[in-house]
Amino acid sequence: MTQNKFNLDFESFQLLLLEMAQQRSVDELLKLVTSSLASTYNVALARVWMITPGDICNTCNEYAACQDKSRCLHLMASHGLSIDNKTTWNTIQHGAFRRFPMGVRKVGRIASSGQPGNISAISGNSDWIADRGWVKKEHIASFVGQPLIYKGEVLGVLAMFTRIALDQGALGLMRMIADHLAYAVSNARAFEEIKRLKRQIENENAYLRKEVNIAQSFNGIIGKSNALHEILQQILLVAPIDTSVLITGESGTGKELIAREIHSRSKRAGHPMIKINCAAIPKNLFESEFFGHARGAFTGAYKDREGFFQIADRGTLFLDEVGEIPLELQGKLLRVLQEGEYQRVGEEKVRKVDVRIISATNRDLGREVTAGRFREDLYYRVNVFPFLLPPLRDRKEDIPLLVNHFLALTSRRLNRPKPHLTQSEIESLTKYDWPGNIRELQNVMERAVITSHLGKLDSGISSIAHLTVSTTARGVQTTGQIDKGGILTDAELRQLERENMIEALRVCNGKIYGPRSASEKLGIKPTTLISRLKKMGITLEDWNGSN
Ligand SMILES: Nc1ncnc2c1ncn2[C@@H]1O[C@H](COP(=O)(O)OP(=O)(O)OP(=O)(O)O)[C@@H](O)[C@H]1O
Repeated sequence: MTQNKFNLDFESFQLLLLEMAQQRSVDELLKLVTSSLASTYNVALARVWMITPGDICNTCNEYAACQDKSRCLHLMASHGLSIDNKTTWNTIQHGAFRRFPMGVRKVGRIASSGQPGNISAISGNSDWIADRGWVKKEHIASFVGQPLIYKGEVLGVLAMFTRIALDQGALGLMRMIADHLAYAVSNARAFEEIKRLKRQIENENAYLRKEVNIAQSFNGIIGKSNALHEILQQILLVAPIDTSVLITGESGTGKELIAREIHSRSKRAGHPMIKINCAAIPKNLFESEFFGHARGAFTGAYKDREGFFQIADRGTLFLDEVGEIPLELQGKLLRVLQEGEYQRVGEEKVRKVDVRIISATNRDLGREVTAGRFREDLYYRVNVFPFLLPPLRDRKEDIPLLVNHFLALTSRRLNRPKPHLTQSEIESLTKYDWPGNIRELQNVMERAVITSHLGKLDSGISSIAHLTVSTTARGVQTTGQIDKGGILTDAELRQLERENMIEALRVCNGKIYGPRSASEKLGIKPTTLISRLKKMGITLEDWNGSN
């Protein structure tokens, strides 16, 4: 083997090109090239600089010389060994030459011109040498620098210092390596980009899957607003733990719906959730309703009676309008919540109970405490985990979804075609402030389905549009002033539902379960149909008779 030649034999050269083609990481690729060249006999140092945005301009040695701070040459790979075998030059982190401005010094000039820079007799070209001491000490005889060009664009510079003078053959080899390297770099970059996009898509998919899962698993709770999304997340958080929950929100914002969702996701789901409307209980009956009474405890107490607490044992008690509980009872309620014990009215015996409390209020319960109408200790007890449901006017992006949901739901229930709303109707509905919140929207959509059947579609909807305009014009909130045109009374609505069910039974010949049954036609569960038939007092004669 000749020692005065650049000794990259054909086999090693071929192997290097093959390995380069297989690399999918730019870093690994550049390391492969510089380490292979540096391990070749007579090569002192091999380096690659790539053009990327300027990063360390403030501390860069070449700051003053740099014209274009938006980009420069970054040292990306370096391999070399000193002549005494004691020092390697494999780091890219430090050193005076880790950045070159475009057009500055030999590496910068190669990059800006796109032309190779070969100095085979280095001593006669002293202006090309930055560190003469190093060149002398390391017996450097030649420098070769090749631009890395891909599709006409200079990507960087491959350079090599050798301890022998380079001949044309060696320069030709370097040219081929550089060309091949430029292609391999662009391939590796494409692979890295694909990998990055794949990772990004995977992350996005994981995120969307999570969102879809949440949306699907909350299929009765409609909406896409951030506010609702946060509430759904909180439900997931609080449902499995047994803490008391206080849901605050205006009437019709979905407090009961949220309470039911929390219960159904809790470990108590196999037991009942008992809803108590505290506003509907006469003051003198609270205690007996809550805790039950013994026979003879008061006039009219003809037999023992269990209270809501007992019925809800191991389940959940939903205290709707919790602020309405009289002060006298609040202390007793606190005792059950703290100790899990209570007594029936007119009975000494202390009973144990295990109940989770979910309360709801449309008042500011904190203010009720300040006003002395609600016990502070009870407040803290029921308000361990607060939910604040925003009114519908503060989450308007949910309105179109809710409109669509209730139209579909009611059309299915009444077996009517789903009315189509125009864009401007949907816009009007979205502009409207919905003082009655989701319940009001639900009612208006039910009416829209019915009036559409009566050939008077959109009378309810247009009145909302009208209402929106008049509300805005007057700058005040108008509640429930929808005109009567096309709107059914509650009794008319029930009658229509009744007729619809009878019609479904008649068409299906009284079949309630399975394919082509009335429940299938109505889009409800057979058990729901049976309970509605019972509730409405619909019998066999009704649908037979109407035949
Ligand atoms: N996000 C929602 N998606 C679908 N339906 C909803 C949603 N929120 C509420 N609803 C429906 O709106 C109606 C009113 O909701 P709910 O009874 O839970 O309100 P509330 O705040 O408890 O009212 P109130 O304070 O008057 O008792 C119900 O029929 C409920 O199913």
